[in-house]
Amino acid sequence: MGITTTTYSTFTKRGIAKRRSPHRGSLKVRRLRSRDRFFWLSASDGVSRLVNANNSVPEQVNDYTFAPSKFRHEPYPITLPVGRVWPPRQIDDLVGAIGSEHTDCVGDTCYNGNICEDLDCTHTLSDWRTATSDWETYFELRMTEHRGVGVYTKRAFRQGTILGWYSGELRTLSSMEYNTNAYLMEIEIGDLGSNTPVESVPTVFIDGEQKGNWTRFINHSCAADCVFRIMRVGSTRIMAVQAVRDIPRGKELSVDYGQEYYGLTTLKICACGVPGCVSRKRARIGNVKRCKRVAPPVFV
Ligand SMILES: C[S@@+](CC[C@H](N)C(=O)[O-])C[C@H]1O[C@@H](n2cnc3c(N)ncnc32)[C@H](O)[C@@H]1O
Repeated sequence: MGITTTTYSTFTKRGIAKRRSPHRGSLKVRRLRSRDRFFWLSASDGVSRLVNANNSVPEQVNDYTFAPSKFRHEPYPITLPVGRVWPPRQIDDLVGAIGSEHTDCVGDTCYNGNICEDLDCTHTLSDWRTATSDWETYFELRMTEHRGVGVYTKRAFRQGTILGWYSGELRTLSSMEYNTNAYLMEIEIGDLGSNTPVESVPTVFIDGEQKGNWTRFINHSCAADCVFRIMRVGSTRIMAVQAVRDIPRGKELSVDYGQEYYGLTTLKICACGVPGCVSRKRARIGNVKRCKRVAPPVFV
Protein backbone atom coordinates (compact mmCIF):
# COMPACT_ATOMS: atom_id res chain seq x y z
CA MET A 1 0.00 0.00 0.00
CA GLY A 2 1.25 3.55 0.46
CA ILE A 3 2.47 5.09 -2.75
CA THR A 4 1.82 2.96 -5.79
CA THR A 5 2.27 3.65 -9.46
CA THR A 6 -0.31 6.41 -9.25
CA THR A 7 0.11 9.45 -7.06
CA TYR A 8 -2.85 8.41 -4.92
CA SER A 9 -2.11 6.92 -1.56
CA THR A 10 -3.67 5.47 1.53
CA PHE A 11 -2.76 4.21 4.96
CA THR A 12 0.11 1.78 4.95
CA LYS A 13 -0.47 -1.88 5.59
CA ARG A 14 2.66 -1.88 7.74
CA GLY A 15 0.45 -0.17 10.28
CA ILE A 16 -1.94 -3.06 10.59
CA ALA A 17 -0.17 -6.07 11.99
CA LYS A 18 0.78 -5.00 15.46
CA ARG A 19 -1.97 -2.51 16.01
CA ARG A 20 -4.24 -2.67 19.03
CA SER A 21 -7.83 -1.76 18.27
CA PRO A 22 -8.31 1.95 18.87
CA HIS A 23 -11.88 1.29 19.83
CA ARG A 24 -11.34 -0.80 22.95
CA GLY A 25 -11.71 0.77 26.34
CA SER A 26 -14.31 3.16 27.55
CA LEU A 27 -14.52 6.81 26.66
CA LYS A 28 -13.22 8.87 29.53
CA VAL A 29 -14.65 12.21 30.48
CA ARG A 30 -11.87 14.50 31.64
CA ARG A 31 -11.33 18.10 32.42
CA LEU A 32 -10.70 20.10 29.24
CA ARG A 33 -7.06 21.04 28.87
CA SER A 34 -5.75 23.09 25.99
CA ARG A 35 -3.73 20.27 24.42
CA ASP A 36 -6.79 18.01 24.53
CA ARG A 37 -9.03 20.47 22.77
CA PHE A 38 -8.68 18.86 19.37
CA PHE A 39 -10.01 15.61 20.63
CA TRP A 40 -13.11 16.81 22.38
CA LEU A 41 -16.58 16.81 20.96
CA SER A 42 -19.33 19.16 21.95
CA ALA A 43 -22.37 16.93 22.16
CA SER A 44 -25.89 18.24 21.67
CA ASP A 45 -26.37 18.30 25.45
CA GLY A 46 -23.58 20.87 25.65
CA VAL A 47 -21.18 18.56 27.50
CA SER A 48 -17.71 18.08 25.98
CA ARG A 49 -16.35 14.57 26.04
CA LEU A 50 -13.02 13.09 25.13
CA VAL A 51 -13.10 11.58 21.65
CA ASN A 52 -10.03 9.46 21.71
CA ALA A 53 -10.94 5.87 22.47
CA ASN A 54 -7.56 4.27 23.13
CA ASN A 55 -6.74 6.17 26.31
CA SER A 56 -3.87 8.16 24.84
CA VAL A 57 -4.22 11.80 23.93
CA PRO A 58 -2.66 12.67 20.57
CA GLU A 59 -1.58 16.23 20.06
CA GLN A 60 -3.01 18.38 17.32
CA VAL A 61 -0.02 19.32 15.16
CA ASN A 62 -0.85 20.80 11.77
CA ASP A 63 2.73 20.50 10.56
CA TYR A 64 5.53 18.14 9.57
CA THR A 65 7.95 17.39 12.38
CA PHE A 66 11.04 15.20 12.34
CA ALA A 67 14.13 14.39 14.37
CA PRO A 68 17.23 14.75 12.12
CA SER A 69 19.16 12.31 14.34
CA LYS A 70 16.77 9.51 13.33
CA PHE A 71 18.00 9.85 9.72
CA ARG A 72 21.72 9.85 10.54
CA HIS A 73 22.22 6.24 9.50
CA GLU A 74 19.75 6.17 6.62
CA PRO A 75 21.38 5.67 3.19
CA TYR A 76 21.24 8.44 0.60
CA PRO A 77 17.89 7.90 -1.18
CA ILE A 78 18.45 6.66 -4.73
CA THR A 79 15.74 8.96 -6.09
CA LEU A 80 17.31 12.10 -4.61
CA PRO A 81 19.33 14.08 -7.18
CA VAL A 82 23.09 14.04 -6.54
CA GLY A 83 24.37 16.76 -4.23
CA ARG A 84 21.31 17.23 -2.01
CA VAL A 85 21.65 17.66 1.75
CA TRP A 86 21.61 14.28 3.50
CA PRO A 87 20.95 13.38 6.27
CA PRO A 88 18.12 15.91 6.14
CA ARG A 89 18.28 19.05 8.22
CA GLN A 90 15.06 20.70 7.05
CA ILE A 91 11.69 19.46 5.85
CA ASP A 92 12.48 20.12 2.17
CA ASP A 93 15.68 18.05 2.40
CA LEU A 94 13.39 15.14 3.12
CA VAL A 95 10.10 15.83 1.35
CA GLY A 96 11.06 18.51 -1.14
CA ALA A 97 8.83 18.49 -4.22
CA ILE A 98 10.85 17.06 -7.10
CA GLY A 99 9.09 15.41 -9.98
CA SER A 100 5.73 14.85 -11.56
CA GLU A 101 3.77 16.84 -8.97
CA HIS A 102 5.38 20.03 -10.31
CA THR A 103 2.14 21.34 -11.78
CA ASP A 104 0.12 20.65 -8.66
CA CYS A 105 0.84 23.38 -6.12
CA VAL A 106 -2.17 23.91 -3.89
CA GLY A 107 -1.29 27.57 -3.42
CA ASP A 108 -1.42 29.08 0.01
CA THR A 109 -5.10 28.64 0.75
CA CYS A 110 -7.45 25.72 0.89
CA TYR A 111 -11.07 24.98 -0.16
CA ASN A 112 -10.94 27.18 -3.26
CA GLY A 113 -9.81 24.71 -5.90
CA ASN A 114 -7.11 27.01 -7.24
CA ILE A 115 -4.10 25.02 -8.40
CA CYS A 116 -0.90 26.95 -9.03
CA GLU A 117 1.22 25.78 -11.95
CA ASP A 118 4.05 28.25 -11.49
CA LEU A 119 7.21 26.26 -10.77
CA ASP A 120 8.87 29.29 -9.22
CA CYS A 121 5.90 30.32 -7.11
CA THR A 122 6.38 31.76 -3.64
CA HIS A 123 3.74 29.67 -1.85
CA THR A 124 4.95 28.25 1.44
CA LEU A 125 4.02 25.45 3.79
CA SER A 126 3.81 28.00 6.57
CA ASP A 127 1.05 29.95 4.74
CA TRP A 128 -0.70 26.70 3.87
CA ARG A 129 -0.66 25.62 7.54
CA THR A 130 -2.24 28.90 8.55
CA ALA A 131 -4.91 28.52 5.87
CA THR A 132 -5.77 24.98 6.98
CA SER A 133 -5.76 25.60 10.72
CA ASP A 134 -9.43 26.69 10.79
CA TRP A 135 -10.60 23.19 9.88
CA GLU A 136 -13.36 23.26 12.50
CA THR A 137 -15.22 25.82 10.39
CA TYR A 138 -15.60 23.17 7.72
CA PHE A 139 -15.45 19.80 9.48
CA GLU A 140 -16.29 18.17 12.79
CA LEU A 141 -15.27 14.96 14.50
CA ARG A 142 -17.99 12.55 15.57
CA MET A 143 -17.93 9.16 17.18
CA THR A 144 -19.32 6.48 14.86
CA GLU A 145 -20.76 3.21 16.06
CA HIS A 146 -18.27 0.70 14.63
CA ARG A 147 -15.39 2.72 13.19
CA GLY A 148 -14.16 4.97 15.98
CA VAL A 149 -14.05 8.69 15.31
CA GLY A 150 -14.90 9.98 11.83
CA VAL A 151 -14.85 13.35 10.05
CA TYR A 152 -18.11 15.02 8.96
CA THR A 153 -18.61 18.04 6.72
CA LYS A 154 -20.23 21.23 8.02
CA ARG A 155 -20.73 22.57 4.49
CA ALA A 156 -20.88 21.21 0.95
CA PHE A 157 -17.78 20.79 -1.23
CA ARG A 158 -17.42 20.52 -5.00
CA GLN A 159 -15.67 17.62 -6.67
CA GLY A 160 -11.94 18.34 -6.98
CA THR A 161 -11.70 20.59 -3.92
CA ILE A 162 -8.59 20.16 -1.79
CA LEU A 163 -9.87 19.71 1.75
CA GLY A 164 -6.65 19.52 3.74
CA TRP A 165 -3.44 17.56 4.13
CA TYR A 166 -2.07 14.68 6.17
CA SER A 167 0.37 16.00 8.76
CA GLY A 168 2.50 14.34 11.43
CA GLU A 169 5.92 13.17 12.42
CA LEU A 170 8.20 12.05 9.55
CA ARG A 171 9.77 8.72 10.43
CA THR A 172 11.81 5.98 8.81
CA LEU A 173 10.72 2.38 8.89
CA SER A 174 13.78 1.44 10.96
CA SER A 175 12.99 4.13 13.55
CA MET A 176 9.63 2.54 14.20
CA GLU A 177 10.85 -1.01 14.79
CA TYR A 178 7.73 -2.82 15.98
CA ASN A 179 5.94 0.31 17.04
CA THR A 180 3.60 0.53 14.06
CA ASN A 181 0.10 1.94 14.17
CA ALA A 182 -3.00 2.70 12.08
CA TYR A 183 -2.02 6.32 11.41
CA LEU A 184 0.96 5.78 9.12
CA MET A 185 0.93 7.33 5.67
CA GLU A 186 3.78 6.60 3.27
CA ILE A 187 5.15 9.37 1.05
CA GLU A 188 7.95 9.14 -1.48
CA ILE A 189 11.33 10.80 -1.17
CA GLY A 190 13.03 12.37 -4.19
CA ASP A 191 12.18 12.43 -7.86
CA LEU A 192 8.68 11.14 -8.53
CA GLY A 193 9.47 11.00 -12.24
CA SER A 194 12.52 8.76 -11.87
CA ASN A 195 12.59 5.33 -13.52
CA THR A 196 13.16 3.55 -10.22
CA PRO A 197 10.76 0.58 -9.86
CA VAL A 198 7.89 1.46 -7.52
CA GLU A 199 8.87 -1.13 -4.91
CA SER A 200 12.38 0.35 -4.67
CA VAL A 201 11.39 3.98 -4.29
CA PRO A 202 12.46 5.17 -0.83
CA THR A 203 9.66 6.50 1.32
CA VAL A 204 9.16 8.15 4.64
CA PHE A 205 6.20 7.63 6.96
CA ILE A 206 3.97 10.46 8.08
CA ASP A 207 2.98 9.23 11.52
CA GLY A 208 -0.22 10.86 12.77
CA GLU A 209 -0.69 8.74 15.86
CA GLN A 210 0.86 11.00 18.52
CA LYS A 211 0.99 14.23 16.52
CA GLY A 212 -1.30 14.90 13.64
CA ASN A 213 -4.23 16.89 12.34
CA TRP A 214 -7.93 16.15 11.74
CA THR A 215 -7.31 14.12 8.57
CA ARG A 216 -6.00 11.23 10.70
CA PHE A 217 -9.66 10.57 11.55
CA ILE A 218 -10.84 9.99 7.99
CA ASN A 219 -12.27 6.47 7.89
CA HIS A 220 -12.30 3.97 5.04
CA SER A 221 -15.26 3.40 2.75
CA CYS A 222 -15.59 1.01 -0.19
CA ALA A 223 -17.37 3.90 -1.95
CA ALA A 224 -15.01 6.68 -0.90
CA ASP A 225 -15.60 10.34 -1.67
CA CYS A 226 -11.99 11.49 -1.19
CA VAL A 227 -8.46 10.42 -2.13
CA PHE A 228 -5.08 11.07 -0.62
CA ARG A 229 -2.99 12.56 -3.38
CA ILE A 230 0.60 13.77 -3.62
CA MET A 231 0.72 17.48 -4.36
CA ARG A 232 2.99 20.32 -3.35
CA VAL A 233 2.93 23.67 -1.60
CA GLY A 234 5.66 25.69 -3.24
CA SER A 235 8.76 23.54 -2.78
CA THR A 236 7.29 21.06 -0.27
CA ARG A 237 5.57 17.77 -1.06
CA ILE A 238 2.34 17.11 0.82
CA MET A 239 -0.29 14.37 0.92
CA ALA A 240 -3.41 16.34 0.12
CA VAL A 241 -7.00 15.19 0.72
CA GLN A 242 -9.10 15.80 -2.39
CA ALA A 243 -12.85 15.37 -2.93
CA VAL A 244 -13.48 13.04 -5.89
CA ARG A 245 -17.19 13.81 -6.03
CA ASP A 246 -19.50 16.54 -4.80
CA ILE A 247 -19.88 16.11 -1.05
CA PRO A 248 -22.98 17.48 0.69
CA ARG A 249 -23.07 19.06 4.14
CA GLY A 250 -23.35 16.61 7.03
CA LYS A 251 -21.69 13.71 5.17
CA GLU A 252 -18.86 11.62 6.57
CA LEU A 253 -15.61 11.99 4.60
CA SER A 254 -14.01 8.72 3.52
CA VAL A 255 -11.06 7.39 1.56
CA ASP A 256 -10.41 3.93 0.20
CA TYR A 257 -7.59 2.41 2.29
CA GLY A 258 -6.96 -0.10 -0.51
CA GLN A 259 -7.18 -3.85 -1.04
CA GLU A 260 -4.24 -4.57 1.23
CA TYR A 261 -6.04 -3.01 4.19
CA TYR A 262 -9.68 -3.94 3.61
CA GLY A 263 -9.63 -6.54 0.84
CA LEU A 264 -10.94 -9.93 -0.20
CA THR A 265 -7.98 -11.68 1.41
CA THR A 266 -7.31 -9.48 4.45
CA LEU A 267 -8.45 -10.32 7.96
CA LYS A 268 -9.83 -6.91 8.88
CA ILE A 269 -13.59 -6.50 8.59
CA CYS A 270 -14.77 -3.29 6.97
CA ALA A 271 -17.79 -1.68 8.59
CA CYS A 272 -18.49 0.98 5.95
CA GLY A 273 -21.85 -0.64 5.23
CA VAL A 274 -22.14 0.35 1.55
CA PRO A 275 -23.77 -2.21 -0.80
CA GLY A 276 -20.48 -2.95 -2.63
CA CYS A 277 -18.46 -3.30 0.59
CA VAL A 278 -15.52 -5.68 0.19
CA SER A 279 -16.33 -7.47 3.45
CA ARG A 280 -19.83 -8.24 2.15
CA LYS A 281 -18.28 -9.69 -0.99
CA ARG A 282 -15.95 -11.78 1.15
CA ALA A 283 -18.90 -13.05 3.15
CA ARG A 284 -20.55 -14.19 -0.07
CA ILE A 285 -17.40 -15.94 -1.29
CA GLY A 286 -16.47 -17.80 1.88
CA ASN A 287 -17.61 -18.50 5.39
CA VAL A 288 -16.25 -15.31 6.92
CA LYS A 289 -17.70 -12.60 9.12
CA ARG A 290 -19.96 -10.17 7.32
CA CYS A 291 -19.55 -6.46 7.18
CA LYS A 292 -21.31 -5.09 10.23
CA ARG A 293 -24.56 -3.29 9.60
CA VAL A 294 -23.80 0.34 10.21
CA ALA A 295 -26.13 2.49 12.24
CA PRO A 296 -26.22 6.24 11.68
CA PRO A 297 -23.32 8.02 13.39
CA VAL A 298 -23.99 9.24 16.90
CA PHE A 299 -22.56 11.86 19.20
CA VAL A 300 -21.34 10.44 22.49
C1 LIG B 1 -6.65 6.19 10.30
S1 LIG B 1 -7.69 5.52 11.51
C2 LIG B 1 -9.19 6.40 11.20
C3 LIG B 1 -9.69 7.10 12.45
C4 LIG B 1 -10.20 6.17 13.51
N1 LIG B 1 -11.61 5.88 13.27
C5 LIG B 1 -10.03 6.75 14.89
O1 LIG B 1 -10.96 6.76 15.67
O2 LIG B 1 -8.92 7.18 15.23
C6 LIG B 1 -7.97 3.91 10.86
C7 LIG B 1 -8.70 3.02 11.81
O3 LIG B 1 -10.09 3.40 11.90
C8 LIG B 1 -10.93 2.26 11.91
N2 LIG B 1 -11.70 2.22 10.65
C9 LIG B 1 -11.61 3.09 9.63
N3 LIG B 1 -12.47 2.77 8.64
C10 LIG B 1 -13.10 1.65 9.01
C11 LIG B 1 -14.07 0.82 8.40
N4 LIG B 1 -14.60 1.08 7.20
N5 LIG B 1 -14.50 -0.27 9.08
C12 LIG B 1 -14.00 -0.56 10.30
N6 LIG B 1 -13.09 0.19 10.94
C13 LIG B 1 -12.62 1.30 10.31
C14 LIG B 1 -10.01 1.05 11.97
O4 LIG B 1 -9.79 0.76 13.34
C15 LIG B 1 -8.74 1.58 11.34
O5 LIG B 1 -7.60 0.85 11.75
